[in-house]
Amino acid sequence: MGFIYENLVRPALFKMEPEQAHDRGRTALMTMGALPTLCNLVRRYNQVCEDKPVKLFGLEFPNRVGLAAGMDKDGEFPRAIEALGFGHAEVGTVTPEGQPGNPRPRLFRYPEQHSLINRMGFNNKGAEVMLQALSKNYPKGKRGIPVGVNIGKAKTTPLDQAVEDYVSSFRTLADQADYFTINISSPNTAGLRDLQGATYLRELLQTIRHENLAHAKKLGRDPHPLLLKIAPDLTFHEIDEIVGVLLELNYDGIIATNTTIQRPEGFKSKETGGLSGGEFIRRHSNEVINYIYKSTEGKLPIIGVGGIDSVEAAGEKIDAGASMVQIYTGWVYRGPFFARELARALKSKGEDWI
Ligand SMILES: Cc1cc2nc3c(=O)[nH]c(=O)nc-3n(C[C@H](O)[C@H](O)[C@H](O)COP(=O)(O)O)c2cc1C
Repeated sequence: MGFIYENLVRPALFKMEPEQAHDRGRTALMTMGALPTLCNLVRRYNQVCEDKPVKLFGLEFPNRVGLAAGMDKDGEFPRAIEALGFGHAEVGTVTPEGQPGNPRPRLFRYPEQHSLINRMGFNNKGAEVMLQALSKNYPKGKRGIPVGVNIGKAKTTPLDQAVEDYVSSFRTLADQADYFTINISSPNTAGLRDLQGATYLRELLQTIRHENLAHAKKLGRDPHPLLLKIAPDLTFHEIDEIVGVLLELNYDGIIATNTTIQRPEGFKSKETGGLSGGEFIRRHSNEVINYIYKSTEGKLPIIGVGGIDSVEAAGEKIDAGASMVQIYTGWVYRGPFFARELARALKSKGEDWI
């Protein structure tokens, strides 16, 4: 199957302008996701369940491979993602209201490095639309895999009001999210990464935590697991500060990492945005994962993401200290059955890592 994708489907897709090809892929996934019978059939072939579900932050995941945020920005096709063998889907980044993102072109591919650069800028239809999509197509309580909702700040919201955006999306989507990811690490929304600095971070994370606890109390339920997604471009000192706040506020985990604004030596393209996929980001995200794992003595669960384009690369993330992994760019290059391949491989090696 991978052979057919890499030799027939991918060349045809890669003849198209990158975002157009992305849109085609998304349309196919949406179409599939809207057909539960088809999804059930496809799932029978692809589903990978570990002998015991992976238990992390109070949730159960059938396997260790998730879809990273940014592919399903509006929560339109998590059922298709489940059918293709993923163990969880992270949807978003979503903002309270819809926004168009940056002008096109804003997605660029570098096949030799298995990389992409994007400066999408959180194009999405808004939290209310995501709520409708999830409630209708893949409602909580009737899911085969957990769905995480990744929330961010709108382009026009000033930094000192950013917290209101996060709280607003949290409120709108609380009934449909299995966990929330606070995204303060995308490089394409001006100022967003400043939220990683101590000045804003504590207040932001504290406010969301209070909201989460109050919401849970009101409904008599457990609070949602809360995760923070960080950039690979932080210094170890900055990581220490962030991790300190997460531990202090009892956050459930960290997603490391988002795309990088750095470039490998000799990289020819001058396009701005976040680089994903390939060896360069893989190395950076592995360093971040390993640093967090060691400095917290494994106390903070880590989802490892960045540059996974092979079974070995996924294994490196687990060896570095991640409990689960997510993929995006590797999936674009390796095709729809790549998640299944990784999940199977991690399952078969699993015993060593538990
Ligand atoms: C086109 C594109 C859009 C993305 N959009 C988002 C996003 O909206 N929110 C987010 O947290 N990460 C986003 N990401 C980052 C990915 O989730 C992931 O962290 C990053 O690409 C590194 O993983 P990879 O090398 O497997 O792609 C995006 C990545 C790409 C390539």
